Amino acid sequence: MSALDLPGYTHVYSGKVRDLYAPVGADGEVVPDRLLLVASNRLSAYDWMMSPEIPDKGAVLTRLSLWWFDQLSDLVPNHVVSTDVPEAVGGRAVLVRKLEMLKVEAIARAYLTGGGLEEYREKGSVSGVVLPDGLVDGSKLPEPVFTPTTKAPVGEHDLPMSPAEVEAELGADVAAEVSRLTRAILARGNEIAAQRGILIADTKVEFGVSPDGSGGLVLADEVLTPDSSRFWPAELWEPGHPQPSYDKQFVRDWLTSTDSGWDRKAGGPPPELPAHVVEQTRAKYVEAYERLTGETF
Ligand SMILES: Nc1ncnc(-c2cnn(Cc3cccc(F)c3)c2)c1Cl
Repeated sequence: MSALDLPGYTHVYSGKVRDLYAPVGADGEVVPDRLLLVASNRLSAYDWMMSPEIPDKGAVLTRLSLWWFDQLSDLVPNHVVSTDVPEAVGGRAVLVRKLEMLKVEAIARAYLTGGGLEEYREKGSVSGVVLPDGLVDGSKLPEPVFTPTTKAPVGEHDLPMSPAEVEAELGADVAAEVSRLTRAILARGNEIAAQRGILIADTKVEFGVSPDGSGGLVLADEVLTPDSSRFWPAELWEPGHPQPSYDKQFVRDWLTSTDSGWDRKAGGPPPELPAHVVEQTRAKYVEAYERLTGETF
């Protein structure tokens, strides 16, 4: 995947599905306090990059994230500066304030699944929080639990952080505030989403602080999107087994069906997605956006 050549910007970094650029001033110098976050149409599933891309995925998730930033503006300030971005990435990029990012992946869980369920099955707790007995895959937790991890280097896995490790990294006061805000963001997200037929099982947010040390925590990165969170269709929720993904289930079902001819355990890359799977997946992203925001994409 090659980065775009964006006039007035220089490519900084590419993640699996997003790219980061820095604006360049008229003098050719990088503008120090701004970044351009670009959401691609790339889709990752089963830790593989799918092909082809999903049309409009980047634009839908960008608009959804911007909507959530606005919904959450009473809880926490955010890094958004402008959506006045180069035409080549119009609608799927945001100009943001460049922050000093905290070295903690701020994850909160409202429903138990994935790595949190594994830890619960081993210890009866998750991230140091003792949970009730008898919870199963998909159980709703009494209240959202903060389950932070490290920000592992590219290609390595993020590792769970104990409360003590988070305090060592952030200090006790900032650690407590990150935990409080992350849980409040997920709780607010589910208050809104549940009314619209979507359950947000868990989410990862990122906080930063101003480089000059002024002000407090700023919500950065993306927020409450199907890429940073597990979205489940509420009407299919049934604890006791893995829940269907709101947005990725068509891809998963096709890849694990005989139609794809793919053997995930063999270790090779998945085949190209057929057009109908691409179209159905695009439709789910648009549906999630329109249900949550009440706006037409
Ligand atoms: N406001 C900010 N200030 C400083 N750094 C960041 C920052 C760095 N990395 N990321 C994650 C990421 C976002 C998009 C595309 C990627 F490739 C990676 C976010 C932000 Cl959002």
